[in-house]
Amino acid sequence: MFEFQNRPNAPHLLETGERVQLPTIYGSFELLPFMEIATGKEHIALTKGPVENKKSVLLRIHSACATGDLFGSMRCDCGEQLHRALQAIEQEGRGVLIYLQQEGRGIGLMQKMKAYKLQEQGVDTVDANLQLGHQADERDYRAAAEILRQLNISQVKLLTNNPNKKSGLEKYGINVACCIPLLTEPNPHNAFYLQTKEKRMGHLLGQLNFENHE
Ligand SMILES: Nc1nc2c(ncn2[C@@H]2O[C@H](COP(=O)(O)OP(=O)(O)OP(=O)(O)O)[C@@H](O)[C@H]2O)c(=O)[nH]1
Ligand SMILES: [Zn+2]
Repeated sequence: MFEFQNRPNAPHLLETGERVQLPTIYGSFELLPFMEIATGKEHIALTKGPVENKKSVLLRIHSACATGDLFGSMRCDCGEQLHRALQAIEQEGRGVLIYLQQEGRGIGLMQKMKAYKLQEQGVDTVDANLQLGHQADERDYRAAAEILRQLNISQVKLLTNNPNKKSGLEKYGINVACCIPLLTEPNPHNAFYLQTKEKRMGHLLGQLNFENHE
C-alpha cells in the first residue's frame, strides 16, 4: 500500500542536491541530483517546465545502462529509449526523466557483463540472471517514488513498455494514469533480447516487427 503516506517521522531516504539548468541537444531541462543516504547511490531528475503539483506529468524512469546509454550499444534498446524520452518530454513542454542507478536491472555492471557472456553462449537475458543467482529483475522503485514525492508529483503518465514498472511505482503510492509505449525498431543484435523481454518479462512490444530478424 501507500508507504509514503502519513509518515511525518519517517527518515529521509534521499539527500537533495542543487538544481541547475541543463541545456541539451534535445531541449532545455533542469537537473536535480539526489543521493540515497543509506547507500550513497546517486540518481538524477531532469525536469522540464512546471511539474510540481501537476496531474498526469509525463515521466520516464530510465534504468542506467552504461553500454546502451553511453556507448550506443545495439545489444539493447536503452540508448534510443533515453533519447526518445527526452524528445517526448521536450515536445510535451513539461515532464520528468528520472535516471536511476540500477545498472543491469539492479545487479550492477560486473554481473551484467557476466550475464552478457552467458548470452553469447545462447542463454537468454532472463536465464542468464537466474544462472548467476539473481532474480530476473532486481529493481525497486522506492527511490523514484521518493523523488516524485519531493517534486510534489503524485500522478504520472509513464513512458514504458514494462507493466512491472507501473506496479513498481504504484506500490509506493504514485498514481500511474497510463503507460505510453516507448518502442524502438529491432536490430539484428537486440531482436532476440527484445523478444525475450516480450515473451518472458511481459513487456508490451506487440507492435514491433521481428520478421527480418528471425
Ligand atoms: N541483467 C541484465 N540487465 C540488462 C541486460 N540488458 C539490459 N539490461 C539492463 O536493463 C535495464 C533496462 O531494462 P529493460 O528491461 O531493458 O527495460 P525496462 O526499463 O524494464 O522497460 P522500458 O521502460 O520499456 O524501457 C538497464 O538497467 C540495463 O542496464 C541484460 O542482458 N542483463
Ligand atoms: Zn541497455
